[in-house]
Amino acid sequence: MVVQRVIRAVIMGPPGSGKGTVSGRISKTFGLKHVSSGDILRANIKEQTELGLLMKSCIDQGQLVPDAIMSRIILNDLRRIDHSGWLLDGFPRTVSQAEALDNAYMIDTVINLNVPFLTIKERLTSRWTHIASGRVYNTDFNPPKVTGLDDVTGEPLVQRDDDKPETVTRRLKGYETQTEPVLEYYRSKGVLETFSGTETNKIWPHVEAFLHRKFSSLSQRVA
Ligand SMILES: Nc1nc2c(ncn2[C@@H]2O[C@H](COP(=O)(O)OP(=O)(O)O)[C@@H](O)[C@H]2O)c(=O)[nH]1
Ligand SMILES: Nc1ncnc2c1ncn2[C@@H]1O[C@H](COP(=O)(O)OP(=O)(O)O)[C@@H](O)[C@H]1O
Repeated sequence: MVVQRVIRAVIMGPPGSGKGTVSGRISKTFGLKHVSSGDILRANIKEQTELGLLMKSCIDQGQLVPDAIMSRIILNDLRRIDHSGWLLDGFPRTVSQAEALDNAYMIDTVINLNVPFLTIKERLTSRWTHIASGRVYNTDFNPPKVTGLDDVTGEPLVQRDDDKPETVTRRLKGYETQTEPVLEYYRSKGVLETFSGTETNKIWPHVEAFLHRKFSSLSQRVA
């Protein structure tokens, strides 16, 4: 008997590499629950929770939220949904976060989107976000049906404060120093799968084919 086993995956890549966009496609195609650290933090800011108020200036300046806080939020969230498979987007972003995750769960695969920084800078200045759902649009790539409004709810879209050019530069620098070591961490564990390119629509078929193979091999192993 082939038993569908719970899949635990991580998606990585610099800010603006298309993690949110690809995660949406993965959760639709493979049924994994999309857990986005950025969406969780922005929901806290929108609802003006104590955590949201504390973290807002950190995020607006393009700096990382402290490891201990971030790890606690995400691990609490995962504990609640652990009966279903999940895809983590935006976490872990430091080696310390990766170790905290490793102490709690075994990760099946890490998808790494390798997109040049120049491509990213162009994209982020035209990113529009529906904060409540985390849906993202882009004035060239996937514009909303009605300019400035979310396709599903009709609510207004906003430009994130941290998508300003100078903040994007700071986030990319932070990615190089703090997050690239996490790629090495997962590479040495043999779970890193890198997809390179400048267009999500060209990268996606490779990610999809890889995950189909991964899902069937993991299901067979428990058969
Ligand atoms: N021009 C262009 N924009 C893209 C492409 N893929 C994603 N985007 C847009 O680029 C921005 C960043 O993508 P997002 O999925 O939010 O990246 P994340 O920051 O890694 O989660 C969003 O506005 C997307 O709509 C692409 O292939 N071409
Ligand atoms: N794992 C994390 N550790 C620390 N800070 C985080 C983490 N995830 C998100 N943040 C904070 O939230 C901001 C936005 O994150 P995110 O939405 O994932 O950005 P992007 O999708 O553009 O990479 C980050 O710049 C950082 O300040």
